[in-house]
Amino acid sequence: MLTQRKSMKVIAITLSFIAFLMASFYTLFNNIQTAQTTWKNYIHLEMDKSHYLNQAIIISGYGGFIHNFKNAVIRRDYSYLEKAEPQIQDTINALDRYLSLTPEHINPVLDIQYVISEYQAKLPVLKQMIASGASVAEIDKSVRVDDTRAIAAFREILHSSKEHPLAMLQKTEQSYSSTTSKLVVILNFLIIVSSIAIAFIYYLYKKLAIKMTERELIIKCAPNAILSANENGIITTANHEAMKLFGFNETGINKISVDDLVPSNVKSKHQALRNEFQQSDRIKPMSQRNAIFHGKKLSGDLFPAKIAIATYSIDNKKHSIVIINDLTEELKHKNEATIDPLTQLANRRAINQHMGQALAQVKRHHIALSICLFDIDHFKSVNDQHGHLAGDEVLQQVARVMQENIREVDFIGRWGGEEFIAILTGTGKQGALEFAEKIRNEIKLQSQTKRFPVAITISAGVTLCDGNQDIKTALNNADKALYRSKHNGRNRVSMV
Ligand SMILES: Nc1nc2c(ncn2[C@@H]2O[C@H](COP(=O)(O)OP(=O)(O)OP(=O)(O)O)[C@@H](O)[C@H]2O)c(=O)[nH]1
Repeated sequence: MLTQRKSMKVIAITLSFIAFLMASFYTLFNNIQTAQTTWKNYIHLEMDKSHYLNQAIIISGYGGFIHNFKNAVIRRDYSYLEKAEPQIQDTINALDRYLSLTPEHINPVLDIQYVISEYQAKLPVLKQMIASGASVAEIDKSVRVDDTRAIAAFREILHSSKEHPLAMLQKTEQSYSSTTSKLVVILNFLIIVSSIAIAFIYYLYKKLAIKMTERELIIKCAPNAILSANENGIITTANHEAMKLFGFNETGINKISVDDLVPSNVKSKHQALRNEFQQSDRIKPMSQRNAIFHGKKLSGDLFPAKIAIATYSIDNKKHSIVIINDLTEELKHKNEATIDPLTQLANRRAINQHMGQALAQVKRHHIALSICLFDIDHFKSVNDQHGHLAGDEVLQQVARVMQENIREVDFIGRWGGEEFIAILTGTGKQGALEFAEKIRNEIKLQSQTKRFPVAITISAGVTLCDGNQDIKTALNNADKALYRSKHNGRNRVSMV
């Protein structure tokens, strides 16, 4: 659980880091796009500026208004002035537009415009002098304009127009190369972090795969039957032992409900309990402690079982794991160790065990406890005259009569041979005598019916135990009482 939480933390940090790198990458990419747009706008601006400047140079220069103005002077020809007049206005307009794009060039532009306006001002004079027939020298003297200022201004503009794009290019190149190196660093980081993340995820995947395989093998090899069921109680997986125990086949398990695996009389109760159990968020295994439940095979056969259940949630859906321990063999061995096979009563080992517990109870709770020892009279002659099988039958019938006449709290067993014992918890002297007498009488009466192969009698010895006695003393006393009955003629009850 701890490793899982740690892994989640590492994955979260790695993903955050990748997200951060991606965000940086995105920001840089945006910067590049902005720089591209800026550069594009700049180029357009420079092209416009260059266009208006060239226009101004062309309209004013060779073939332009100065050329026509000078021709009008030299040739004293009117027609040149008709061309020069609109060209002056066009030059002024081109310079205005250029100035709107490059306000920093106001001084040289104003210088040029000043010179052009001088030409403009001289036009009426030139017209008049040509009309009056003045000589070329006279006209030239009157309309001459000094171009020096305009020429210097043009030079200044052309020079700075070349310098500015160069500086801009340099700046852009620097910004591009710094962005590119940042991008390379981030890209490298991204590759490294992604590689680490992939390696880590692969490591987790491998660990998970090992764990899954381990768990799969544990479930597969477990000596217990293990089932898993979904929120509706439908079985989703079953290990080999479960298949064998319940008689499932590989294909049909996902049609079987766990409610089908309990005895029919508790099916609805089981369903309700299962729903209740699944409502709560219990993820710890829950076992039924000492209680013995019964499971039902697909064949309908019941078997004693110990069951443990655990529930867990995935995507808000409750699933459960059921572990079933088949107790058939265990109980069989337990029975064999404590039950007398002929009479099906408790054997000597179980009697001693019960006796120990009963004496401890007497000591702790100060209650009465009586022991009755029964012995069939002249049993040897039953065997001798009617055979051992008849003797066995007599023993079985005596056991039945005793079983039919005891209370739930009483305990009976076959002490050995033709001797039986009854341990009566909470029964005092009088009660024990009455009980022994009742058994003696019942056996005598019933043995005279067809249920017994031969009529018999029994003798009994009764003793009252106190909490300070050990098993041996208590049994000795019962034996003494029994001896007294035998000694006094059999078919009777005595007390010590
Ligand atoms: N058929 C059969 N006989 C048994 C079994 N266990 C012991 N016996 C016989 O029970 C007889 C007991 O005989 P005894 O101890 O002499 O006692 P008894 O003949 O009953 O005489 P009393 O007890 O003195 O009345 C023996 O013959 C044993 O072989 C048994 O499981 N089956």
